[in-house]
Amino acid sequence: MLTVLKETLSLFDRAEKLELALVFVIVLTVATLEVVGIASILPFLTVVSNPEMIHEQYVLRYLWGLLEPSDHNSFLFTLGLIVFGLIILTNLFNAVSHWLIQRFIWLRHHSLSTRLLDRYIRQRWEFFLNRNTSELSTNILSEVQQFVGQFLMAGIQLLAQGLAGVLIVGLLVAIDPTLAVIVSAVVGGTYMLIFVAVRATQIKLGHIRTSSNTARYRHATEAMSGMKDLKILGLEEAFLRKYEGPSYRYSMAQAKNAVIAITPRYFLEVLGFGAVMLILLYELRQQGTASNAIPVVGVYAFAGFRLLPKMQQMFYSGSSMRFTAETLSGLKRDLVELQRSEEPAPVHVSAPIESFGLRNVTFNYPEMGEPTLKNVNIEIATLSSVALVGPTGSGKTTTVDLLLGLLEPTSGGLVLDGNLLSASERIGWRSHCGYVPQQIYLTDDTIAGNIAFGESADEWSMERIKKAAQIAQIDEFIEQELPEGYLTVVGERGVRLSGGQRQRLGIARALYNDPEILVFDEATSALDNTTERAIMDAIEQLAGTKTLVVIAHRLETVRKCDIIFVFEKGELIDSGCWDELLSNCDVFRSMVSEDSMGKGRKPNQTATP
Ligand SMILES: Nc1ncnc2c1ncn2[C@@H]1O[C@H](COP(=O)(O)OP(=O)(O)OP(=O)(O)O)[C@@H](O)[C@H]1O
Repeated sequence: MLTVLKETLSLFDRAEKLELALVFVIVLTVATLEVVGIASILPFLTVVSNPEMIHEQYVLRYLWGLLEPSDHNSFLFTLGLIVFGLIILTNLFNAVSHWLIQRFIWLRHHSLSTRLLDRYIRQRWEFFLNRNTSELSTNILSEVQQFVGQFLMAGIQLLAQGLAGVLIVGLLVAIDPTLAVIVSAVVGGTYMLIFVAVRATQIKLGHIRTSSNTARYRHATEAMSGMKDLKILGLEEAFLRKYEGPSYRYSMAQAKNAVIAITPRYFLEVLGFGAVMLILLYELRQQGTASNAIPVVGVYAFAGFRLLPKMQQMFYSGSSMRFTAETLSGLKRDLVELQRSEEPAPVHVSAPIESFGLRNVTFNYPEMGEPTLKNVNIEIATLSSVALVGPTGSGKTTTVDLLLGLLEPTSGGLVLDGNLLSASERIGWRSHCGYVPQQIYLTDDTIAGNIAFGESADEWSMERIKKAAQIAQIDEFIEQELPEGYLTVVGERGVRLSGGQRQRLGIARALYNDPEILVFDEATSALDNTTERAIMDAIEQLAGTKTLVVIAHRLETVRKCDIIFVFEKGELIDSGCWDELLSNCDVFRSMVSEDSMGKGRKPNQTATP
């Protein structure tokens, strides 16, 4: 229990811990008020059933002296008003505490999910190579909700009900210790027995809930993002079946847990009724007359009326916490432990004056035995255009990711004008780089918003957007063919763009921040030859104004590059201009001859350039 509390507190910052303390104080006040409310019934019922007791009992005698009533009835009326007032106050505090608890819970939903997203996006690039991205989304959107809505809420309820329960039992002990001990032992014992009996089942159900929740999110995401392949291959049924399994297990786990959590209520209602009967008989025997027995039985009945739902709620809360306990460990792992693997804060570095590149770089992907890159040395002169070529899997993309400062070399490093960059400088270096991937990711936003990626309408510069579009040679299309020009919505719900148009938009996006270095990672490989040529023309226009780094499968597209680096099996085996390599490098020569025989060629498609 203490570990759970410690782990939960580790997720909160100082202000949140203070807020939780305030919630605790309010909960304690409500519990105390509730017990005072219950206790106040005793003198009231005593006066109703046996007015003589006013002058015999100390509390009643004191109250009589304090209130100085004219007769018994007005004393009874005043007592009634006090009890009534206490009940109103208790309920008022209950409402306030409800608001404070709900506010605390849902603001934690906000802060924890935001912090989790923050934690994820600050991880090193290697982190994203190993984790399933739909699992990360599930954690942010669903697991945090389960944690606050079920685990945390249940924890606070358990505390609130537990405190009130302990105080009520304390009151009953003060009235009649033997009876209180018997009743608490029977009722509490029943709950404890059931709680222990269902432990293993609930832990198992909780595990099923977590794993099936992640799986159903993953299958839904995969179906939506691979819709084209799914349709063409006719995989509707197969995907549906994949989703159905975890979805069914998730729902059944929820249903079974809900039933387990509510089951003791049925026992306890029967038990509660039996207990009141027993108390009545016991008190009748003890007190002799019904009028003497009524006050105690009344308090017990009222206390039971308050206590039994609390016991049930405590059981329910305990069950919920157990069922969703895995969300706590998952969140702690990602929120607290991932802090250590965050990227360092960027440190600004100036753009290279002469050159940048890799020095003696060896790189191992995590958990891969063999290094992917072995002792690579690359120097790229500023404003030159270079290409990385080589068979598939030879290490071109890995090299580019190292050049972009995304991956951290296992040994060796990124060099800028001859100086080795530190980890923080490597992050700062990225601001000089623009990147155009093979698949351009379009957000559900306007053309302008997609070019000024990440900036909102009041931040972006239309002048820079238009300039970037012009260099990428897509300005005419945007202005003349799109219904609302730069403000036309593209992406999921917007205008569809051809492959070539998407790539140009990607180039415009990369150009928007006016980086000194532009990297094209197979940016034209998915296009037909005509479109590819047109895009390559646009890229070549940039030669001499930007440093260009191009990965291309079709060698013809990089013929004009100043230097071509040839990779094979993770090693840089040669470099030089097209003609030099053609006469000196066997591997390059055979690649060129394969290329010209059409192996790397694709049929002409009808995409718009
Ligand atoms: N995330 C990863 N985890 C482990 N190994 C990886 C990962 N990404 C790439 N590799 C391995 O590293 C090697 C080089 O891959 P890389 O993508 O750099 O090659 P490439 O030359 O760009 O290939 P292609 O032309 O097919 O894109 C390959 O053997 C690949 O299997």
